[in-house]
Amino acid sequence: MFDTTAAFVTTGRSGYELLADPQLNKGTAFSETERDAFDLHGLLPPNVSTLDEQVSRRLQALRSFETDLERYAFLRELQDTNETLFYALLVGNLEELLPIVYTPTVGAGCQQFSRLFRKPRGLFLSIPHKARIDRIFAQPRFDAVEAIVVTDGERILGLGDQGAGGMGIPIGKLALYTGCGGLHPATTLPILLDVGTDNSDCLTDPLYVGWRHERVRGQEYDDFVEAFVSAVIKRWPRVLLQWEDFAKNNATRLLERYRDRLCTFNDDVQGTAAVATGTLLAAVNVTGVPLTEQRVAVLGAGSAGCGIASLIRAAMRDAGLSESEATARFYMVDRDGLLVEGMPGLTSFQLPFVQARKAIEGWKLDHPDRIGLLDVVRNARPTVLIGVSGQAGTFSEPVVRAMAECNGRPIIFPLSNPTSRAEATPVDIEAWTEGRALIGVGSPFPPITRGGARFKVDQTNNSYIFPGVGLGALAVGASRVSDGMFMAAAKALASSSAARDNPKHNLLPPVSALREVAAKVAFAVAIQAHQEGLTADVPIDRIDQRIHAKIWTPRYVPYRRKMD
Ligand SMILES: O=C([O-])CC(=O)C(=O)O
Ligand SMILES: [Mg+2]
Repeated sequence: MFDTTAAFVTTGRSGYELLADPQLNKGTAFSETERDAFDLHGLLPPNVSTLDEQVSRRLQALRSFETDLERYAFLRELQDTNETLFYALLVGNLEELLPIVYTPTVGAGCQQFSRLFRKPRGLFLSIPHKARIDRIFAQPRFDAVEAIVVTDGERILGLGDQGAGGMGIPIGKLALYTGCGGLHPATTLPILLDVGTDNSDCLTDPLYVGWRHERVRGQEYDDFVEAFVSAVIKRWPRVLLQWEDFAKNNATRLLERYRDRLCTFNDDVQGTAAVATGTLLAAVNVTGVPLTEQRVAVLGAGSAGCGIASLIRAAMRDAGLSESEATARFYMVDRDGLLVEGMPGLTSFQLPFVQARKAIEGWKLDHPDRIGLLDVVRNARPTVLIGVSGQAGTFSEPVVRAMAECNGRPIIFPLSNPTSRAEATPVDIEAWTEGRALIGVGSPFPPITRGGARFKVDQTNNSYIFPGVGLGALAVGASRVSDGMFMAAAKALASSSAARDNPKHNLLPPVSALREVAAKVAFAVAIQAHQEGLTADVPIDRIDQRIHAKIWTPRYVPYRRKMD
C-alpha cells in the first residue's frame, strides 16, 4: 500500500529533472535546505513560497481567465507540472473547480483534446501496439498503481464518440478519486483504449492525436480488450478497474464479462445507478410516498438507464415488493418508445424491464405504434421521472406538467451530461411544477429561486459514489465490486441527506462536502464487502482506520537526497 503519511520522501532526482516531475515538483516551495541538497538554486526565483501562497497565486490567475475551457487548460497544465499544488487547489475549492476539472467543462476538454495536448498523462493503448501492452505497463513509474479508469472514448458523456480525446474523462474521474476519495495521485492511472473513431471531425482533423482509423468492432475489439484486461491482472492483481463512457452495448457486455475476474465496475451503469437510487431514497423520505408505491419512468433505456432500474428495483425488493411487482413499476422509454414485450431489437439488459402488453391494454395513445414519454406519463402516472437519454429538452413542458398533475411532489431527475444535454433545466422544471418538484440534475446548473431565496439544485452525479466505492474497495483489498456494495453506497448517500430532518433542505450534501461523502460511502462499501466475504483478512473493527490511512491530503513533505 502506498504510504500516504510518510514524514519525508527520498529521491535521487535533482535540478531540472526534479522540477520536471509533477509528482515531486514543489516549484517555488522548495526550501533553502532542499535547494542546497538538490541543486535547485538559480533554477527558481529566490523567494520561498508556502503551499497556501502558491494556491492563492494560482487561484488569482485562474479567476482572471475569460472562459472555463481556458481554466480547464490551465488546471491540466498545473496538474502536469505540480500535482500537490493542483490537488491543494482542487480540494480547497471543490465547489468552484469541480465544474472545470470535471463535468461539464471536461466534455469540452475532450472535444478540444488534440488542440490542448501538451504533456503526456496516463496511457494510450492502441490496436497497432496491442503486442506491447505488457511492456508499456512494465515501466517502474507504474509500480504504485492501484486504481485505473479506462475508456474507449465511444460515448463521452452525452457527446458521443470523441476517439482519443476521450482521455479527458479518465483523467477527470481520477482527479476526483484523489480530490474527493483521497487516493494518492501516484496510485492512479488513466487509460485510453484507442480502437479508432467513427467521428469524422476527428478523422479529418489534421491535428487529431489519435489513431486515424475507423472504430474497430467485433472479435478484434474483444481480443484487444481481453489483452488489456489480462495484462492489467498480471501487472496489478489487486487493482481497481473502472470502466467509463463505453457505448451502450459494450458497457454492460464488458462488465458482465469481467466483473468476476477482477475488482471492477462500470461507473455509468453502477455508479450512476447508485447516485440515482440514493437521491431517490432521500426524495422518498420527503414526499412521504413509500418506495414500494413509486412508479418510475426512465428516458434512455441504455446501459445507464437499465442499471438505474436494476438498483431501484433491488431497493424495492428490499422494501418488500416481489420481483414481478417491482419490475412492473418501471417504464423504460428509448428511441422507439416504451419497451414492451415482443418489441424487436431488445438487448439482453433491456429484456428484464419490458412492460407486459396486458398492462398497457387500456392506455389512451396518440400514436399506438410508438408509445412516447408523454403517453407513458399520462397513462402510467409515474411518481419518478429519470433522464439518461443524452437528448436536451426531452422533458418537455407537457411532460413535466403532466408529472405535476398526477403528483403532489413529482420526483424529476434529468441526469444527462454535460449541461447542454440535460433533459430539462431546473428553472423550467421549477416553473412547470409550481415549485413542487424534487429535482436532481447530472451536471451543475446555476441556483434557482425557491420561496424567494436562492436554492442550489442537487447534482445527482456519480461523483457522489465512485470515489467512495474506490476508496472503500481498495482500503480493504476487496477482490470484487458487488451489487450489494453499490446498494450500500446508495443507502449511505441517502443517510447523509439533510432533507431527512427538514424537507426544504437539499436531498444531497453539497459538492463542497464530497470528501466527507466519499469517506462515508467508503465505509459502507467496505463493511458490505466484508460481510460478503470479499475482503482480504481485515478485521471489521479496523476498517475505519484502514480507510482513513488511505486518504492522502495534499501537502509538501521534506525531501532527502537518495545516496547511490
Ligand atoms: O461524468 C459524469 O459527469 C457522469 C458520467 O459518468 C457520465 O455522464 O458519463
Ligand atoms: Mg461516465
